[in-house]
Amino acid sequence: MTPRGTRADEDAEDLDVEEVLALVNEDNGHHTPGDHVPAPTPHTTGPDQPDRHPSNRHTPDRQQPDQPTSDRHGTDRRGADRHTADRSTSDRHHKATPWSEARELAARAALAATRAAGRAPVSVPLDAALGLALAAPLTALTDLPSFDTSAMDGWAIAGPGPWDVREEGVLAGHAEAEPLTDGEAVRIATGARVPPDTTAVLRSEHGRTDTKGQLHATREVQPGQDIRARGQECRIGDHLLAMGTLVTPAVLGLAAAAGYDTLTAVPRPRVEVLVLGDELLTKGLPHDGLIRDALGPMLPPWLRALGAEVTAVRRLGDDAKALHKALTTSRADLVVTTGGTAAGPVDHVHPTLHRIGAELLVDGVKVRPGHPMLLARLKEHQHLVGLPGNPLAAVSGLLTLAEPLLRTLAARPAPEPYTLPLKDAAHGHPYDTRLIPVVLRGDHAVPLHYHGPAMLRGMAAADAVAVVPPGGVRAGQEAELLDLPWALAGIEVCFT
Ligand SMILES: Nc1nc2c(c(=O)[nH]1)N[C@H]1C(S)=C(S)[C@@H](COP(=O)(O)OP(=O)(O)OC[C@H]3O[C@@H](n4cnc5c(N)ncnc54)[C@H](O)[C@@H]3O)O[C@H]1N2
Ligand code: MOO
Repeated sequence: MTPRGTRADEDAEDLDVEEVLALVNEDNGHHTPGDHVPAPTPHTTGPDQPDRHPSNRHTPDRQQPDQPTSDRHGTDRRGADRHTADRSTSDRHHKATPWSEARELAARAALAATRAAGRAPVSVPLDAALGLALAAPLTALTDLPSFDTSAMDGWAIAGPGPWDVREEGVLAGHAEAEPLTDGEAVRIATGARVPPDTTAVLRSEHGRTDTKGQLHATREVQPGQDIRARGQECRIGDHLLAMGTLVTPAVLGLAAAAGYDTLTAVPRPRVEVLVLGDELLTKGLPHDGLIRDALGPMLPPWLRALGAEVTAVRRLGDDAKALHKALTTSRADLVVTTGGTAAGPVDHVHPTLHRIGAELLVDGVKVRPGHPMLLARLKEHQHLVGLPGNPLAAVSGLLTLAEPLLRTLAARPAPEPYTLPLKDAAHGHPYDTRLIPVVLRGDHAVPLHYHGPAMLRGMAAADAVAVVPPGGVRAGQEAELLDLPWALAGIEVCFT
């Protein structure tokens, strides 16, 4: 946690947005997410609010309270990205990794872990396979259809009409019928096996029976019409889907139709969540300096949506010993910690990583919010993502480090990058990438307010996150967007 008064250099933008929030609340809170919030006269200026201070736009030399001098002058001092965990805070600022590079490093770390551990494919019942990647190609175990079948309700007919209609009623379901002879017809239902020697199916709306009971076609019937021939979709052994295909509801349907009970899939990466902080309550109202844990409820479903199996969520308080024990005994593929990433007196993540000899692959990212996030290799095939405690900063860490890492471990395809014009300007940080929640409206993305590092109000209303490069994005200008996992797929699809 952050002891009161120890962080004189806290990101000024946070205070600024909090002030706006206070003003809006006085205004009875009638603002929708896209609304413009009345501007207060802040005593501080933050990098995401320069619209209130137009002269501050694109002023890279302006002093930022949390920017080290080297960053301000754009010096790339990343150097080697592997190092142990005992560096000072200011050193960390210098070594912060650019945002896109951090994402690539996370994906590469997962690839290396996968190669090292040779994650064995698993056999998974269909009802547990949604969201997994196929670890083997899907080949047809049967012809599809597996017999000649009627595509319509009507009559199976043989030869030219008129036809004598068999008395035996309607063919439906799986019953096997006697072969038809020329000039003969039998009532048939959609999906029923057509009798041998059927030449076509005549739809019920295209046939009439005369007074003698003979069937006549009211329009021309082509041979083979409305018969789905055996093997029309595939033959036994045909390659249906490639290895690596994401198991969607449609894939489940196809697999079942093609005769599968289980699928061979890449196992979900196992993730353990360690929530740090003595100040956190798990129920009730905040009181006496204690606050509700927002990350414990948010992270497990989000991680599951990213393809993970969450094996445990443990609340460790600010206890270095407990953290040490948790890290040295965990059997997860990925440990996600929340809080404790900064250099405060009770921030135990770095010292503990140092103590256990973990290798820091990313130690700070040039992104706002969330810049103290980190990625460490605990063992050859085990990683740790340290999410900052501020809730939106934690989301930023999820999108930046956890998403590419889990996606790669789960062998899921990378989402196609896309851009949309922003409806309103989004003000960039002078040197870092900024992630801003947006809603998608028509062919525009509308930036949301309440995106201070400690706030989830904007994110909770968002469909996606806009990637705002240093310097910002003008109204109407395109920005890269990252979809939130539930925005396109829907809650049911992505969280089961
Ligand atoms: N001297 C410095 N102080 C800080 C820096 C810095 O560079 N130098 N960076 C600031 C930034 S940016 C962030 S982000 C935070 C990161 O802090 P930690 O990861 O160490 O997290 P904590 O200090 O434990 O908590 C920060 C904040 O978040 C609240 N929190 C923590 N966990 C939860 C949770 N599960 N649910 C809701 N809220 C949570 C916590 O109470 C604090 O308010 O550090 C800045 N400081
Ligand atoms: O304030 Mo911190 O930018 O990473 O949330």
